[in-house]
Amino acid sequence: MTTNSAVVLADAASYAAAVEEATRAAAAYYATGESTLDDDAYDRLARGIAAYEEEHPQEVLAGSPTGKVAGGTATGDVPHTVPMLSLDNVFSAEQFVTWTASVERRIGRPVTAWSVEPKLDGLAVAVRYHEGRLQQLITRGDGTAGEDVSHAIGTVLGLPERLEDPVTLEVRGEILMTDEQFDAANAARTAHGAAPFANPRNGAAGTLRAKDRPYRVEMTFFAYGALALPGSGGLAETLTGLPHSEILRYVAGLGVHTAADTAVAPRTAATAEEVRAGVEDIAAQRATLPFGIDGIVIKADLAADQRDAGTGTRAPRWAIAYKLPAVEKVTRLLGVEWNVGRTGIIAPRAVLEPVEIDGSTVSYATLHNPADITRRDLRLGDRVMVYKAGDIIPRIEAPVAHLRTGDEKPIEFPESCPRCGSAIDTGEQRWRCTRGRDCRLVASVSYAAGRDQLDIEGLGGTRVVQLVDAGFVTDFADLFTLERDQLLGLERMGETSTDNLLAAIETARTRPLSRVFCALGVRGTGRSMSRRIARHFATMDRIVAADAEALQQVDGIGKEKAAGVVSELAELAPLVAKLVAAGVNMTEPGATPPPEPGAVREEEAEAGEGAAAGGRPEGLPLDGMTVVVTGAMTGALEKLSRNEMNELIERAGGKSSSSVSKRTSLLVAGEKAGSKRTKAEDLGVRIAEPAEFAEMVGSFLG
Ligand SMILES: NC(=O)c1ccc[n+]([C@@H]2O[C@H](COP(=O)([O-])OP(=O)(O)OC[C@H]3O[C@@H](n4cnc5c(N)ncnc54)[C@H](O)[C@@H]3O)[C@@H](O)[C@H]2O)c1
Ligand SMILES: [Zn+2]
Repeated sequence: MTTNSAVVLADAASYAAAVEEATRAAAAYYATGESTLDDDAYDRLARGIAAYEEEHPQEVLAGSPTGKVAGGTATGDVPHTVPMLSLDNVFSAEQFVTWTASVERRIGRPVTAWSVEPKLDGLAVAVRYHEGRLQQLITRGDGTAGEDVSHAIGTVLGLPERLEDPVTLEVRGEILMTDEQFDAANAARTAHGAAPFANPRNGAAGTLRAKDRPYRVEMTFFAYGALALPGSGGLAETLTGLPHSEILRYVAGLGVHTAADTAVAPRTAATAEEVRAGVEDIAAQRATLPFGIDGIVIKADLAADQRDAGTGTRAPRWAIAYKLPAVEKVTRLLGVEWNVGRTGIIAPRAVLEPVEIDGSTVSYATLHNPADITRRDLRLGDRVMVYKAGDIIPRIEAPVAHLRTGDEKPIEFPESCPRCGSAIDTGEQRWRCTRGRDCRLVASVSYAAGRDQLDIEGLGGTRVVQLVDAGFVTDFADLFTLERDQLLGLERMGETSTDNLLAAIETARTRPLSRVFCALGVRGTGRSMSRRIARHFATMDRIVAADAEALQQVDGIGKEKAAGVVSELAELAPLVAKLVAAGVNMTEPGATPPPEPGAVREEEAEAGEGAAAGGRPEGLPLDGMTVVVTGAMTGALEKLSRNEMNELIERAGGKSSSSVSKRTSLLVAGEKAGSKRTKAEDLGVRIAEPAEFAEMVGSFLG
């Protein structure tokens, strides 16, 4: 678990630097929530500091955060009647077992009952009620004295101004922002030109201290304790004697909010087994809770057990925080992709600098809709707080605005549908391609007709839109059964253009299998992969019949991709059948199919030892060669696109590649060849001019 690793400090200088950095971060964290470190980074630093101090006890600096509430950085001038402490941590079931054993050793008997409750991820506050009236709100501060933040009264849900009973007591608990309150807070802030909060905890920290803001931001209080104050009278004795669980019930009865009404309500457990079940249940709920938790707090429930366990300077000995792995990390927003869904919804997706969160690498995050980007004032290059828990889709909480450098760039929104090029309906929060469900159809037909696929001249984007809108085409196989009259009926389609288009479609019927296969648009099978597949299997029948294992015989297809291709092809079976029925070519010229498993094919038996492994006939001019093309082609090759050059190379038995390396056998270098030529020269790779190459592959050119 990453949460458990520490920064390794090699010497006194790096120790001192670490203390300084941690102190600076903690001061910012507790004051405004604007630390430069995420919690995971801070915790690793703090653990590194503690480890160094353990090894070098005589070098401990006075300013060290170790063993201090709030790392020693928070202050206050309102004394606490009873110290307001932090909690010690465990990170695993084993550490927890060790901890319980130490508590039970200390008290000399088994703990009677445990309370298992969520560790709410906000800020601790003490709330003083006098004769039932809410009087004062105080932060934890350094544990002995906190800051008066009573100005926040009225903005915190869960803290009634008046209790059900006119009692005098101090309620302790956590102030946080729910996800909903966090979103509302950031909307209010950005609307007022203020930078958004990076995450709900920072939002709560910043808001609790802020005065005189032109907007109101709401937070929520959860009580997890109560104690007597001077003037509590008989209540004092009751509160010191009640089990923790009863105290929670009591304050809830007074009208103060607790976690009792949430999916992670506090529970009591009598056995280690029950504690574990409670921990697991709360951890499992984490991803779907409407507020943040960063662990589970386990407390000895009975007052007598607590008293006997005692209290340390930083934390009580009768309670522990079972920390869950960090689910938030700071990383960089590199870009925004715009994807079009099945119904034409155009959804932005954040491309992130990959970051490890909760055991997985996160490279993308959801952004919902364009308004969401604007509302949260996200910019390219921003450092962002990314949240990922359980199976949920990672999301960006907000930019970490105080880490901006000024080099961040605005995010550009698309002006037309990124898939089919049609107009975008921006009337709703979620943008939509005006073609709706037909968007995919327009895009897939345009793709199939494209130069590197079926190469149907005269069938550009607007023509495809016309055909789709007229209902003549529901997939690209329908192109092959278009009638002359249908085309003539379309706007701006004269006799000549109609006949030209029909002729182009006729030609498309005879394209090699590699082109037809590519036109299907199977994910991960672009031009060169399609050529490899077509050459390997030679016929569409064989491709369609291939299982994942057979597909993996093709260069560049791994297990995962093979499975994807198989399942997509299964879905495409009706389209393939339609193409076959329309008389579209389904074979790859010059390719011979692989041998059936177990069978020795005749030609191979005849050819004997020398037969190429893939069943490829011998004696092709580029056999075994890897060829790269660069620069402008001339002479016989002038008209060929790069894709057509690559097809030519593969027809002639070679392998096409786009980059020059030691493995390159030949570079075809045309005019204006640049860095590839230089590299080939450096590596001593053979170089051929277009004319020379045309001669080498002469018979395959036609
Ligand atoms: N990012 C930074 O720069 C930075 C700096 C300093 C501290 N931190 C983070 O703060 C944490 C340490 O801070 P800490 O000492 O304030 O507290 P803590 O979060 O480790 O645990 C103690 C606190 O838990 C809270 N709590 C929540 N639910 C509770 C419950 N049911 N019962 C009792 N207490 C409950 C209380 O506020 C209590 O004070 C670390 O995890 C660290 O990552 C981050
Ligand atoms: Zn579209």
